[in-house]
Amino acid sequence: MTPATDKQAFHGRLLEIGKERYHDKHPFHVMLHGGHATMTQVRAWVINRYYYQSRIPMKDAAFLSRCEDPRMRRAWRSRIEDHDGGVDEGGGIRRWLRLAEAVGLDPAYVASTRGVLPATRFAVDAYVSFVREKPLLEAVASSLTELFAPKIHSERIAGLLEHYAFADDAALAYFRQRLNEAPQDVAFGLAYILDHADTQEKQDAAAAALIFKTDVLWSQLDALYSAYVAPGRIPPGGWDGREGVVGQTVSTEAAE
Ligand SMILES: O=C(O)c1cc(C(=O)O)c2c(n1)C(=O)C(=O)c1cc(C(=O)O)[nH]c1-2
Repeated sequence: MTPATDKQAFHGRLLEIGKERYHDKHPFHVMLHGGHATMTQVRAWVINRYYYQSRIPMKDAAFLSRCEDPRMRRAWRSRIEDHDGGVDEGGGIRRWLRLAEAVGLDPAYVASTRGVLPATRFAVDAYVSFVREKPLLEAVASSLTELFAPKIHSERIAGLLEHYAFADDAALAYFRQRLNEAPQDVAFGLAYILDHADTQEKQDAAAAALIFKTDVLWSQLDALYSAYVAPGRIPPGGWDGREGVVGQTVSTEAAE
């Protein structure tokens, strides 16, 4: 086997992991993108997903703190800027809070992370620890779920626009912006992995890291489904469906 075909086969193996395990197939996403989630379920998703958003730049800062190669740090640091933005404006976190407002939530409540499900915290914190502790190759590989993110972001924009009154360009700005940002991040990460995973052992470790990350994403949706869809058992500390809801400005309440 030539090195080139080996790389190609490995690339195929990574894509196959996404096909089988990415969270676009999770029943919660199917409900959300198909307009079948109630506003309470949409809000629960916004509240919990905020926790993921809030930890992404911390995860990337942990990554940078371990990087000895300045070229790699230069390529990676834009991820933090993408999410945190400037001092006064911009950034994914603030765009996510605009979505929170649009669905009728107090952004200060969402940013407090009160009401985030325990399992969401465990899954997201496990991702941050993974990136902080594992070999760099595995840390990079764990970000490669972003190979599959542009498709889910496009589906989400189309689905939410079609089915929910709150959805407009301002509310969905987060996802549109990710469509610009993610491809360059993932191009770098993928090239790095294809170059550096040059033994079977390293390829196996990178594939396992990608599987771990799909588990991180899937688990968050399992937690949401269990708490807010079926059986609808909200664990202690989980959002009660009322706190942080501001007014009744969202006309899609009819969905409930
Ligand atoms: O909406 C999604 O389904 C989704 C998934 C993922 C992902 O695959 O990890 C990310 C994002 N969005 C995202 O917006 C984002 O900024 C992001 C950063 C990362 C990462 O691992 O560094 N994943 C993701």
